[in-house]
Amino acid sequence: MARVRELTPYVELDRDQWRELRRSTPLPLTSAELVRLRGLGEQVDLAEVADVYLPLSRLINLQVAARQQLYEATTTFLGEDTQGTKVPFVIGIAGSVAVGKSTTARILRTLLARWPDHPRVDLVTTDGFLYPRAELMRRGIMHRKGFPESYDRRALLRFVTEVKSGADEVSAPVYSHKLYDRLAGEEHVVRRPDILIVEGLNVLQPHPRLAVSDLFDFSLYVDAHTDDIKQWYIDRFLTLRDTAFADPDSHFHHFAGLDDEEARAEAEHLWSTINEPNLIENILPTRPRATLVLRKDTDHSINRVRLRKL
Ligand SMILES: Nc1ncnc2c1ncn2[C@@H]1O[C@H](COP(=O)(O)OP(=O)(O)O)[C@@H](O)[C@H]1O
Ligand SMILES: CC(C)(COP(=O)(O)O)[C@@H](O)C(=O)NCCC(=O)O
Repeated sequence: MARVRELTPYVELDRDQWRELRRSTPLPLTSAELVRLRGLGEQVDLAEVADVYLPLSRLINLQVAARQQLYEATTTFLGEDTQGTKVPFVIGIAGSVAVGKSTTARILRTLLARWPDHPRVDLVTTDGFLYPRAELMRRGIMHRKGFPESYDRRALLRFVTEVKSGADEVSAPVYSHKLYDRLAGEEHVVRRPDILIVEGLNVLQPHPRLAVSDLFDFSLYVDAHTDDIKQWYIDRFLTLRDTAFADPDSHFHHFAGLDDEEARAEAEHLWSTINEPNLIENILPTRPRATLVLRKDTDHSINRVRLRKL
């Protein structure tokens, strides 16, 4: 008896199938540039940029043009004269702590900015929208950093709405990992980008009212096995102990003197009490909503891609 094919909005592709979809998109990046974009512990090389990120850059380039036409359909319907007005295309990037979202976001930003039709690409991380430390303390949720309730959701929604509405300048608050707090007096000003990338743990969270994810034109989920991400988190913690934490101004300076065993135990504790529960309870459940899922293997390489076609 013929098997009934299950209906699904997704298409699963392995790296070889996905690589073909690059077509003739040129590689506009050198290895020296890539090294500067790569975060702590990340392994991505130029072959992965060519195989994985160039097809993605091509897909998004096609969708930017299509999305603009869709906006024009609505303005035509409304009888508005918005000839030539471009609406920024907004991309959300979600995934666990330590999965490598920031590296993905920086590579994508660089590649997208090299297309002549959308050279202005800006990138904002949602850590700036975490409530300041004093407010987290007041609410008694310092140990819930990165959970949905630790963010000023409405400020983030307002920020993206203003950017999409074509405001000349919109400011985002800036976070410091060193201080473990929002940087007072600093802001990131976004000036009419063609594309805005919003990267953060919980950007794909739905909400009974409007959520920031409702304003995304494309979304990406960076995925890996939880055990692998845990290992990457611990390895990174050990590297940070010898680098960033060595700075006496670092919030984590007291970890700088830990030996390997103590540091590993501390990282495991942070992982199992904060980052893993957040991944399981809040982040993973948003994965089905992403337009594209990039799946990483234990060695960090991306070998499978899932695209939402419908
Ligand atoms: N305590 C820390 N001190 C300095 N940098 C940090 C610290 N924790 C994380 N980072 C850096 O912040 C960036 C974001 O980290 P994270 O939120 O875990 O997301 P991801 O690893 O998915 O990019 C990474 O480049 C990481 O190296
Ligand atoms: C700052 C973060 C919440 C990530 O913020 P994002 O930009 O993803 O919204 C996270 O990197 C973090 O510091 N979590 C706290 C727990 C820990 O230190 O591992």
